[in-house]
Amino acid sequence: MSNFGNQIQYQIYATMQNPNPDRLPVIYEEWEARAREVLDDGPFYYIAGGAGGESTMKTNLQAFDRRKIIPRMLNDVQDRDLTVDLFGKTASFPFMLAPIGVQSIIHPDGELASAKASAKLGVPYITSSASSKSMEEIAEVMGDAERWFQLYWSKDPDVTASFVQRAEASGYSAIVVTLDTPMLAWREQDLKNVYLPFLIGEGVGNYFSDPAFRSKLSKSPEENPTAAIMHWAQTFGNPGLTWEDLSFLREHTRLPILLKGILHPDDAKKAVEYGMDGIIVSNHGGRQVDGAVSALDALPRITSIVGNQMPVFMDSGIRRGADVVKAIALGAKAVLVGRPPMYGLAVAGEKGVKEVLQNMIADMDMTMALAGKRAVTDIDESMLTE
Ligand SMILES: Cc1cc2nc3c(=O)[nH]c(=O)nc-3n(C[C@H](O)[C@H](O)[C@H](O)COP(=O)(O)O)c2cc1C
Ligand SMILES: O=C(O)C(=O)c1ccccc1
Repeated sequence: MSNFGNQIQYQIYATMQNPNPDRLPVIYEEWEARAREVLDDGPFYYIAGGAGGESTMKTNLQAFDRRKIIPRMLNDVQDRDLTVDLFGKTASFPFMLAPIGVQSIIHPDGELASAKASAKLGVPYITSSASSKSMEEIAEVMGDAERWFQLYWSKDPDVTASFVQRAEASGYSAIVVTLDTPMLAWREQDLKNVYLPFLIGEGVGNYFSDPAFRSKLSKSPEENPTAAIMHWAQTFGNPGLTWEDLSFLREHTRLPILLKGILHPDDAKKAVEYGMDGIIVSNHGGRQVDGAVSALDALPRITSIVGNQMPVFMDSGIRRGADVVKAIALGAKAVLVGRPPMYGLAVAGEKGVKEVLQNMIADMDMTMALAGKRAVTDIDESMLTE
């Protein structure tokens, strides 16, 4: 039981007598604006941009805005409980860091900074297949803090199997298979800027360190990086995958498997039928199918079909505490946050990620309390207008 929000708020106001001229932002839009100042066009728009005309990216935010909370009074919200159960373990908050690749383009410390910040706060971290550091290096800085591994299912089954085994060996406790990115979408900003980080050897840390990947090259990535990158580009995505292929993963890991990028209720039903352990309702932050439904609008239909057969998580458009409350009210067990901590990373490295997350949790805790709920597990659809 805690008062996380009040404590953070108090700490901030307590600096009133002693203002810090280098204070970090509090407002999401200000973090984004500060990130814009420190990053070049290529990296900034790689993070901030979406697919096509960015209609889905905008819809993600509008869907949150459309739904309104109806606060309840006199419910004793003094001591609150933000914990949630994640596959039998208790997480302190209903938050996770969304898998984000190529963080070296955001800050020189890359994933090591964001993973450390998450570990210190007790927010589970999801390491991307496309991270700039290897999954083992990231695991090492996290100690025994909770971490999951996000799999981009390679065209080369040996690499896929090797990734999953390495994740298991280095202490990751779930596999998140991202299904919405068998290829990168038409991203107008990146095409305009002629910017693709992989082609300059960023975001390939897991591949270049992988024995199965290396065994397919005639020269090592150190001797011939260009050939290694070409091989990566040819094998990274796997548009030929079908539901039947999921059994391959099951044979190679005992960890829970979650499918990320589910938007249709029938696909959620299939995830249950094919024995998956969870799903993440997501449109990849509006970065894949421009014109796709917002993740929040897709969520209630999915949670009503899935019921309690598996946990349903969501991401795409979480910017503030109220967004988290709304997603949980529509049936999400917890949410993943993508861009907000990455702007924190750009502005202030590990400290920035920690600040963004901590403020978002505080905001969420206080919104929950002020709306009349004492525990995350008490949040339900009756809190919302539609
Ligand atoms: C720069 C960037 C890189 C990303 N890389 C990955 C990735 O490697 N794997 C993945 O599953 N999702 C990736 N995503 C998608 C996020 O996991 C998440 O779905 C999305 O950012 C959520 O939307 P939000 O940014 O609005 O919170 C990436 C997103 C961004 C912004
Ligand atoms: O940019 C992305 O959204 C993404 O998912 C990705 C895909 C491949 C490598 C790195 C990130």
